[in-house]
Parts: sequence; structure tokens; C-alpha cells
Amino acid sequence: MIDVRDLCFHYQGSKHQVFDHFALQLQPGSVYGLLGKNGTGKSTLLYLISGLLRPDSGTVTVNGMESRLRLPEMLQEVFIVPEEYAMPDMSFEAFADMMRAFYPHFSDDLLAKCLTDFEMPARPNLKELSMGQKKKVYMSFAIATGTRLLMMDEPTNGLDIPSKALFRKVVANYMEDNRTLIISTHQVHDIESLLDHVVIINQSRVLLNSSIADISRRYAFRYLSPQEMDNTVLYAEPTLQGNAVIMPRGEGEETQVDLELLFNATISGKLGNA
Ligand SMILES: Nc1ncnc2c1ncn2[C@@H]1O[C@H](COP(=O)(O)OP(=O)(O)OP(=O)(O)O)[C@@H](O)[C@H]1O
Repeated sequence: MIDVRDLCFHYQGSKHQVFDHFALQLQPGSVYGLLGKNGTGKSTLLYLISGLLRPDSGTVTVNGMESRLRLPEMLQEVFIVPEEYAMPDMSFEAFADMMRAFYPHFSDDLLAKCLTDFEMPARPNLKELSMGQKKKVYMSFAIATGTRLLMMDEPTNGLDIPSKALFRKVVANYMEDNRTLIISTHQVHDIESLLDHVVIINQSRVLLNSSIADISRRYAFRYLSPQEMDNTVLYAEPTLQGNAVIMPRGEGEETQVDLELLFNATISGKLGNA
């Protein structure tokens, strides 16, 4: 669905090469977590995929169409929720009319359900929303577009604790299996339960692109006391409950993937591409 090949990109006026011969393939119908340290280029990558930025060289294609061309057939299947945005200066009804006209699969029913689940009024006044409320309304529109590809940049920033749970509920309930969702975030615990794939990038390289199922098949995430530590441990971090460790999965063992530990282990080079 998304094919990034030999991508080079730098921002105009900047010497910093954000992507230098970067490649990445993402499959349709999955929820991807896109993780990387600050400044690695996660937001830039989302903008390149959506065609809002253009590569210096190389190609980014979505459903076989080059993003930089911004073809209507591609744009109507792609929606991005940036980290920060202003709501348009128009009424809720006018905004819904505009979205309906642009996105052929737009669903008023889905919009109403998302707003209800986010505990927002059915017709919110777009001019009087707090930052968190704006996020909930915009994400409701995003889900209602029905695009095959939906990208969210730090979607849980600005949401209070109960709203983070509502966000997970809305995504789990209303993202159909044929849609691909890419969530770029540092708040890994907010989205851990939603993901079925994780991509970790660093310095123009994909360090990990793997399904959660594959990671679970290969590794166990456990807590060990200092006495239990042995040379099968691949990565360890001291915590109050003992050492949080990643080790090869034992026969019949089933553990929950700890994304934060996985991220730290991958970034420090302790795990190969799973
Ligand atoms: N408008 C811009 N002009 C010049 N350089 C930019 C611009 N936006 C981002 N950059 C640079 O591009 C690189 C990638 O930025 P980007 O925002 O994509 O990273 P990120 O992985 O999303 O970071 P974070 O996790 O901090 O949000 C950084 O080095 C950043 O300084």
C-alpha cells in the first residue's frame, strides 16, 4: 500500500538531510505505530506520504500512485491528522459539507458515533473548542472520511486521561479492517493495545518493521530479579519491580510486548530486525 524507495529529502534552506536513501514498505489493513527519537523525521515522513512535501529524489507511492503528484484519486483515500492544527473558520455543518464533497466514503453515521463516543455534542461549535476537544472533533472527522489510509501525528497529545481511553475505544471500534492507520507517537503506552505492527526509524534507517505477532513469537518481556539474570537476556533495564528484560521466548510462553522496552532495545542496537 505504501512504498517508499530511495527517498532523499531535506527542507529548503536547511543543510540537514532528513532522509538519505530511505526505504520502507507498509502493508494495507494494519495499525502501525511509527516510533523514533525526536527529530528523526516521523512527521516529515507522514507529510511526504500525504504529498504535502515532495521528495528531492526517490519515490513515495500510496496504492500505486506517487504522492508528490497529489492525484485526486490518491488524495481522496488519504487523511492526515497533524500534531497541531487550527479548526477551519466555518460552521460544523459547512465543514461536514466540505468533507462529504471531498471524501467519497465519508459517513455521517460514523461521524455521529465518534462524536458520541468522544462525549462531544452532535454539532459542536468549532470556534469554541479547547485543544483536547478540537482533537476529538478533528479525529472524528478523520475516521468518518473512510479513507483507506489515515495518519495521526501524536494523536493523544493534549487528551486528558479518560479521553486517551476513549481514543483507543473509537479507533478499535470504527477503524475497519481494510483501512490502514499510521500513528506516530512517543506516548507508546497510549496506543500499545491498538497496534498490530511497529516501525522504528532512526537516522534515515528502518531499525525495525515487524508485526506485534512476530515480536511476541520471538521474544518474551519479563521482570527478573538480579539472581535470575543470565546470559540469555538480550536487553535489560533496572526498574522498581526488578529488571525489565527482553529474552528469547520460551516454549509455550506468552508475554505482552512492552513497546517502550522494545524501542529502547532496538535503538540501542540490542535487537536485530525482528
Ligand atoms: N520546516 C522545517 N524546516 C527545516 N527543518 C525542519 C522543518 N521541520 C522539521 N525540520 C527538521 O527535520 C528533521 C525531522 O523533523 P520531524 O519533525 O519530521 O521529526 P520527528 O521525528 O517528527 O520529531 P519529533 O519526535 O520531535 O516530533 C529535524 O531535524 C527537524 O529539525
